[in-house]
Amino acid sequence: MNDFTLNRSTIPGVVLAGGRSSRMGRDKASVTLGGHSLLARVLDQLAPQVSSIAVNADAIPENCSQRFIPDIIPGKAGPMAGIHAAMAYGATLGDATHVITVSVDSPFFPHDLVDWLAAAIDTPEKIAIATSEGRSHPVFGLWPVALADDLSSWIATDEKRRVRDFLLRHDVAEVAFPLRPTRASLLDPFFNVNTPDDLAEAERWLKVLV
Ligand SMILES: Nc1nc2c(ncn2[C@@H]2O[C@H](COP(=O)(O)OP(=O)(O)OP(=O)(O)O)[C@@H](O)[C@H]2O)c(=O)[nH]1
Ligand SMILES: [Mg+2]
Repeated sequence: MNDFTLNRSTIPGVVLAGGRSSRMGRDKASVTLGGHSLLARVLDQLAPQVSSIAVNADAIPENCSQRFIPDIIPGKAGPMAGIHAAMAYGATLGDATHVITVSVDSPFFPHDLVDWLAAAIDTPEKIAIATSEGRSHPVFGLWPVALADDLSSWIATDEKRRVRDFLLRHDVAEVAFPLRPTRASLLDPFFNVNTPDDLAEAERWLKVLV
């Protein structure tokens, strides 16, 4: 039997806001939805769930007044580079075993994301990842900060750098989240805004949220 309990009061949060935003055509962090930037929305949603908050990208996003942590691995190496920066940041805090990452382009993620993921951690080495409708969303993960060096060597040697391939090497709990009721149909809370069309769809969801 495992006797490890994650200390829920010391979980730092990192918003992954790097990448190329090639499908959007401009930086997704500063794109506005209902008059607020995606970055501001995601920060508001995450702040009450974590002990401290930081924004990560390869370069500082526009109008970012939060603590900024840059990618340590250069060259827009993908989401795993952001997750690596988050782990390394968490490790510097001294009191955190795990760090939560969320994606800047998913403005409707659950208010109880961290509680649910934290409940699935029963060893210090375990990773917890969100899923919905049978699909995993590994950028929404609770990661052991002690894996920073392992992840850094994996990024240096793995050509494709797929999050899923990294997860195969570790002990992972997948946590299924329900769809969110709205005044229209059910919304996948991990709906992500990659394109201008997705942004228009997000505006429609915003109007029917309850
Ligand atoms: N720190 C960091 N985050 C990244 C990097 N690449 C992607 N991300 C983040 O990973 C998450 C998922 O990114 P995607 O939507 O798949 O890709 P994207 O690069 O933002 O956009 P596209 O160019 O349209 O694919 C988002 O939160 C991005 O901000 C990177 O090189 N560094
Ligand atoms: Mg995306």
